[in-house]
Amino acid sequence: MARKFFVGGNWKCNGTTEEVKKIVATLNDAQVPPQEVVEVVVSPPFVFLPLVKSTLRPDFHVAAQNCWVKKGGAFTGEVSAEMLVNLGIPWVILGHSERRQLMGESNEFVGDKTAYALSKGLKVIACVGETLEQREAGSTMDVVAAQTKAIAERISNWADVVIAYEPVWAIGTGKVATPAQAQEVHCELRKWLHANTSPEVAATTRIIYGGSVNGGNCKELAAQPDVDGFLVGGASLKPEFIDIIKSAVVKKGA
Ligand SMILES: O=C[C@H](O)COP(=O)(O)O
Repeated sequence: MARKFFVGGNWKCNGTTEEVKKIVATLNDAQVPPQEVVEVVVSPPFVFLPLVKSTLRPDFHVAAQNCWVKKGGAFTGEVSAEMLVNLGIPWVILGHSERRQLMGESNEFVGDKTAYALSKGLKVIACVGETLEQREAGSTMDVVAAQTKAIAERISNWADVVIAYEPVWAIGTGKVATPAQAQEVHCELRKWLHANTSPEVAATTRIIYGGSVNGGNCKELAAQPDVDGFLVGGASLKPEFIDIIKSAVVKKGA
C-alpha cells in the first residue's frame, strides 16, 4: 500500500490573531496537489485552534501541539485529549523535542500520552530524534529506537500514527539533515518497525522528516524512498510552506 505524503506545519508558540488569519488566507488561496496525493495538517497554538479549524479550507486539517496524558481534571494549564475531540481536532503532535527537552517529557510519558490520545480517537504525530551529542557519539539509532519502543510497547493501532524524525540539531538551526542522513535514519526506523511491530506496520507507517525544511531543500529530501513527508516549523509560517506541500509530486514522479 502506498504511503500518502504528509506535510505538517508546526506553528509552535507563534502568532497573533491577525497573523493567524493571514496564514490561513494564504493557505486557502494556494493551488496544491489533491488530497489523494498529499495530506496537509497545520498545528497552531491551542488558543487559535477554533479560529483555524473554522476558517481553514476543508481539505487541510488541524493538529494540537500537545495534550495531557490522561483524562482531564485538576491539571492546571493542561489541555485534554477529550477537549480536542470535543472541538473536532483530529490530530495531535506528541513528544516534540522541545517538550522532551524543555518540559522534561520522558520516552515513557510520551508513550503513555500517545496511547491515551489514540484511545480517545485522536491521530498522533509522534516525534523522535537525537541530539548532536548523541549523533556524534554514534547513538542515533539507539536513541530513536528507544523513543519508538516506548510508544510501540503501549499501542497496537499504528494506522493513526505518523512518526516524525526530527534530529534536534537540525531544528530551528538552519542546519538541515542531508537527504542521505534523513534516508538512513528513516530506513533504519522502518527496519526497526518491521522487526518489532509487523511487516505491515513497517510498510504503511509514514515516517516524515523535520528540521530546517524549507522551500529550497524539500524536493531533494522528498525524493528519498523512506521520507514520507515533513514536519515543518519556521517555514510553515511563511508562503514557502506551499512549495513544501507541492514537493509531494516528487513521489508521483511528476
Ligand atoms: O516541528 C517542527 C520542527 O521542530 C522543525 O522546526 P524547524 O522547521 O523550524 O527547524
